[in-house]
Amino acid sequence: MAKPVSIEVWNPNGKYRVVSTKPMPGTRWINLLIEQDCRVEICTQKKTILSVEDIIALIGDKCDGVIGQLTEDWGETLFAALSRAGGKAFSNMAVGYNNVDVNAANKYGIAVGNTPGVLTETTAELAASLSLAAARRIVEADEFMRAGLYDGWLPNLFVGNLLKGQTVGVIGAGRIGSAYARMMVEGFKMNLIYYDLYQATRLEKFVTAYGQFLKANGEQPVTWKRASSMDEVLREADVISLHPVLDKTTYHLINKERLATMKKEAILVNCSRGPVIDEVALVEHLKQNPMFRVGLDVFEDEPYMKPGLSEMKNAIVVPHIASASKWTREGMATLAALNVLV
Ligand SMILES: NC(=O)c1ccc[n+]([C@@H]2O[C@H](COP(=O)([O-])OP(=O)(O)OC[C@H]3O[C@@H](n4cnc5c(N)ncnc54)[C@H](O)[C@@H]3O)[C@@H](O)[C@H]2O)c1
Ligand SMILES: O=C(O)[C@H](O)CO
Repeated sequence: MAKPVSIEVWNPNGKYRVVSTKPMPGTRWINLLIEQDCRVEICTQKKTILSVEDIIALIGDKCDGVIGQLTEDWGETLFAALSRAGGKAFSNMAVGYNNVDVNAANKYGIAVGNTPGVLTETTAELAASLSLAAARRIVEADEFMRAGLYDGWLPNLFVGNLLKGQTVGVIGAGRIGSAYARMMVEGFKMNLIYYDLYQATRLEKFVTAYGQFLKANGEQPVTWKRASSMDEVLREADVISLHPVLDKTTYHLINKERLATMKKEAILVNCSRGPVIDEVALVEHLKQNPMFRVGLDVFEDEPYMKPGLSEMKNAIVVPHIASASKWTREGMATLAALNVLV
């Protein structure tokens, strides 16, 4: 049995007991729960990733709903425990829910919620930031300055890629993929090629209208193409950003063979889920192709990186912060609370 976990309690006499496995930003989410007569218990344990046993201890004998995190394994064991405690709702504070076994939740009659929409632009902005940072070698250049190595302007110093007029490829043109595509097309006048199981009609209309606007102003119009396969995107694009859900169809979508089809100087960005890329194959590809660059927010075995990745100068790595803006994180917490209330 896990040791008792430390908690902070709000509204101790509330009728319904709602547990949040982590403190979340802002107070709006707490107030919403209190207004609906909930006793709110927040786990304050100094341990980033809670185990299934820790969460069972938090659920206890009576629990009406839980707000959990993407680092937790919400499968049969936890839904059974929540059901035994009388629980009716589980809310994942994330849009991605690959850590949640929805069939197990259904089996126990527990409703599952996630937090889409409020993180779309924030996540797309990080993907755009990684694209720019990789194209212009910002992290390498910053390290160079701080190491005191700069001794004057040189024609060949940190030469990178110009984005204007190049092709941006998006794999998974849903909410975030489409928002990222719009930023890159409108902001940097890139042409778009995308692959998704469904047609991104609004995105296509946007690029068409923007192309017409540019043409009317005497500029080269931007173009779009819906690729018939993912491989077409990999072959043709200069910057490729991954935004699909993680499921069986997208696991190791980017593997050794597919990396080999990409341009030698391409940029690959991943703000979806780590296992979409075979990270071992990626490290090898980065070693063999020093002009190929990546920007990664997510990793196959989070929080770890595969051996060799942290030494690669052509990789920019950040710790799963794509949705980390104040507005968005408070919005995610608010949505997460609303999910357990409905
Ligand atoms: N790094 C982060 O912090 C962060 C933040 C937000 C979301 N995410 C990840 O991004 C994902 C996408 O979020 P969203 O809100 O845009 O979701 P969404 O459902 O709007 O978009 C996902 C898209 O992927 C497409 N897709 C599914 N399978 C595919 C396949 N095999 N090939 C190509 N496309 C496929 C879907 O058709 C859909 O258009 C989430 O599931 C989550 O895992 C990560
Ligand atoms: O899926 C999500 O929402 C992210 O990974 C965290 O914001």
